Amino acid sequence: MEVRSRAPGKIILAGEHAVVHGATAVAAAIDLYTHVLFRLLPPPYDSGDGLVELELKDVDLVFSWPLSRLEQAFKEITPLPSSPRSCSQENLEVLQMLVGEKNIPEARIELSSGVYAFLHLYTSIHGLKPAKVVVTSDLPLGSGLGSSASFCVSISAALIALTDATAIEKKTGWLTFGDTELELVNKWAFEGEKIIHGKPSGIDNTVSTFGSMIMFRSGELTRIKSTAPLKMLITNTKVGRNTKALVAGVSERAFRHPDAMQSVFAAVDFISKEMSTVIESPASDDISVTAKEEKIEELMEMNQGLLQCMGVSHASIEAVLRTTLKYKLASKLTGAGGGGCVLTLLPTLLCNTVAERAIDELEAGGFQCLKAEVGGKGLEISFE
Ligand SMILES: Nc1ncnc2c1ncn2[C@@H]1O[C@H](COP(=O)(O)OP(=O)(O)OP(=O)(O)O)[C@@H](O)[C@H]1O
Ligand SMILES: C[C@@](O)(CCO)CC(=O)[O-]
Ligand SMILES: [Mg+2]
Repeated sequence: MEVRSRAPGKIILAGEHAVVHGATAVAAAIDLYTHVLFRLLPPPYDSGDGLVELELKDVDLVFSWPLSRLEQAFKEITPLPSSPRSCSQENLEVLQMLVGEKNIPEARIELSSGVYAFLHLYTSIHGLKPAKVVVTSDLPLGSGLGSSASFCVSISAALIALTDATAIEKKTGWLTFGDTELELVNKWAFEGEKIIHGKPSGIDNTVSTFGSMIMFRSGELTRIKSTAPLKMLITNTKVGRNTKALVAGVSERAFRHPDAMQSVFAAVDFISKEMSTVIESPASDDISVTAKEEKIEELMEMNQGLLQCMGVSHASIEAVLRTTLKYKLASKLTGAGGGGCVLTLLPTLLCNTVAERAIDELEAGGFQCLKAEVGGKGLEISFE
């Protein structure tokens, strides 16, 4: 039995970090995906041991665990695909031991948390069955484009697709789950994100699961629809960072300065709400489209200023902002910051040569520019 899944990455147009503290944020899926191939293998014929194998193609690593090792390490494994559950502290310690035995080089140790998330999802959904899972991604890892969420969503979806918890008709081509299955996948993916991020808001896994553009607050999503296409340039500073550490840093700052930081989060809440109103406002001609884009640009700049207040900007992000500003383009970091990716709005009437000159200058500075379609598809699966 075999299934494939793909789940998109995302950009956050407004509200990252503040959303962890209850503010509204606006996010959209992008057309860069994490792909998973999941094959359930038949149980071994003899009394020999089967394996669970995980191949992470992007980082050129393959892990495998004999089922007997997993059975011995966990006190109890009761697969319950329909009941998403958190990883207990006790099981997290077991995961740390199992992954620790694989001797991941120190320089790549941040990959461990993704492997913990995989093992938690696998054993909770399928228990002890031999299987092979292969993961590849179009997304740069750990760069603010939601690689961890699309990893968790695509893995959860592939695992769920081969259980009785779904009643999907196995037609040809890429298929979408029904709402009940999407909700279930989203909940499992959130449990995976908790292992990778510590304290996620759930926005990244939600937009990766459901796609499109969403306004998100305290676990609730509202779909929004742009009345004019939004063209965004994504610049990867290539400065590595870790979302868990950045989220924890903002919480520590909020603990030290509760009143000031609550005001910052409240200001972001207004920015995100206004951003979604502007995105949905009618724009039928060049004048109204330009007015709308100017408002979005101003809101992006205001949000960037508040992200600086939260302490999550970075010299590399500031360098991208200075370059794009030379071309009168507005930018903000996207995702957790601290390096990673920067978003720049490319206005509809911007002449191509200006955009090209800005991209050339960014790339000459060692940054990597990506163009992505915004607000597209969410999770899909295929049985072919
Ligand atoms: N394709 C993949 N292969 C292996 N591990 C992955 C993959 N995608 C994500 N991960 C895991 O997710 C981690 C990166 O997650 P992190 O939350 O720090 O960054 P991000 O999700 O790309 O950015 P953001 O959370 O700001 O959107 C990696 O270190 C790894 O553990
Ligand atoms: C930084 C953050 O707000 C977004 C990361 O893409 C964290 C989260 O919401 O889980
Ligand atoms: Mg992440």
